[in-house]
Amino acid sequence: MSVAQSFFQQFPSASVNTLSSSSRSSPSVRIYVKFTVSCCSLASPLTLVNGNTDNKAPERNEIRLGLPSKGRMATDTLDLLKDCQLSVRQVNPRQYVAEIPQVRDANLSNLEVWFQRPKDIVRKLVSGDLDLGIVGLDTVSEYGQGNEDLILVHDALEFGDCHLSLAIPRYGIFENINSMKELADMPQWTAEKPLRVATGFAYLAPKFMRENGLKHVIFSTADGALEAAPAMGIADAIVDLVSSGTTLRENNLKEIEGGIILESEAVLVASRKSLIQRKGVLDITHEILERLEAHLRAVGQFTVTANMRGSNAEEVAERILTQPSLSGLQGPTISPVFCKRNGGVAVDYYAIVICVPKKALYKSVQQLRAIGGSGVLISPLTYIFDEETPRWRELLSKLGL
Ligand SMILES: Nc1ncnc2c1ncn2[C@@H]1O[C@H](COP(=O)(O)OP(=O)(O)OP(=O)(O)O)[C@@H](O)[C@H]1O
Ligand SMILES: O=P(O)(O)OC[C@H]1O[C@H](OP(=O)(O)OP(=O)(O)O)[C@H](O)[C@@H]1O
Ligand SMILES: [Mg+2]
Repeated sequence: MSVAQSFFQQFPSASVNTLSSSSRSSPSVRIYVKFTVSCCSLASPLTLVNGNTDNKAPERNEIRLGLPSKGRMATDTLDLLKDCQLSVRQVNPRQYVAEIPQVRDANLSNLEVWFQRPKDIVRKLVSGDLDLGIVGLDTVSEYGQGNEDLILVHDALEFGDCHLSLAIPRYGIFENINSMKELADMPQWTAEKPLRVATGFAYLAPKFMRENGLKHVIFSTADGALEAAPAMGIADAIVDLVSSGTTLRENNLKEIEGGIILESEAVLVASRKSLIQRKGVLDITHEILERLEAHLRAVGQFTVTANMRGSNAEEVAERILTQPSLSGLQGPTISPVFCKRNGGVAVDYYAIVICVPKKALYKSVQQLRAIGGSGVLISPLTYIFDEETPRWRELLSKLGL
């Protein structure tokens, strides 16, 4: 009897799966523990919930926005809010409630910021202890588990980009395996010797494997450095987040065709119940969404102004519109430049204003010069407010409003 088996004998309903690796590449013995304890030594059964223990929406007047308290999303989230004139004031990093001073007297005066771990933000949205949150889509998908109360208000906040992916070793029996289909078709995986996958995504990873027809799979978990698991002989494959791909490469692992489970970036997520039932949440969400959209639309855009000789505004407009990079958001704004002449005023030049994406900036300048533009001024844009944001309309329709 193994050490693990004798240890788990103490628990009547725990099951232990011991897999000998004698027929595997590594000579060490690996133990897999499927541990389910349905009763324990406490007098009454213990129920753990994350968030409030009632089933009712908690009574409160404040509207709560959950932000990541630590980890790689924390700073980027605060930076984004700052760029939207929503700077969060946290007196010290260990204080988990904060405020947004700029909005004290505005529409958002009722808004409280709570710092939480990303997974707890999702759990607390579900339990009704938070109304809004900013986290990665991977966290929403993993801990929200398709819960219909979670609504994506903004699905692309343009930071925290990564993807959740399955990766296998480049070497050994996987050397020539390059797709999920090839992995599923490998004869090695049987009920007795399943494919061993290490992951922190205990919901998404099994769902993905099932959807890909992999029947014989066993999962193990760890809190970090999962990429070491195959080389340590603990797992055959891993499911983890990838952004630059460096960690996979450095650990001799590869992604395979069809192995991407989810593309992720930061999102603004809300509780449907809060949006519908809690007074003020919908208005606050509208305002935050407008600010986010206006800022994100402006990122990477420049205002370009230039002077151009011409006989009238239409003639200048025609010349500008022959150039593909100069059409701006809705078309160029053209105004006459008045100068003194012979005791009166005359118009020889027109000032043009257009918005240009950062990547087309130099090409735009070249095109402007080619059609007679001079005195080209370039300044970054802070906000672009459109008439109405499409995401707001989408949100109302998701809510049936
Ligand atoms: N390369 C990456 N690895 C992990 N997460 C990433 C990566 N790139 C972007 N992210 C996003 O950041 C989130 C990770 O946040 P988390 O708070 O876990 O940060 P962390 O720095 O990994 O902290 P820890 O792992 O110590 O809890 C993910 O949920 C994901 O949305
Ligand atoms: O593709 P890359 O840019 O290499 O990033 C991917 C790695 O980053 C994350 O780990 P993290 O740095 O959060 O360390 P952890 O495993 O301790 O959480 C993730 O779990 C991967 O291991
Ligand atoms: Mg991490």
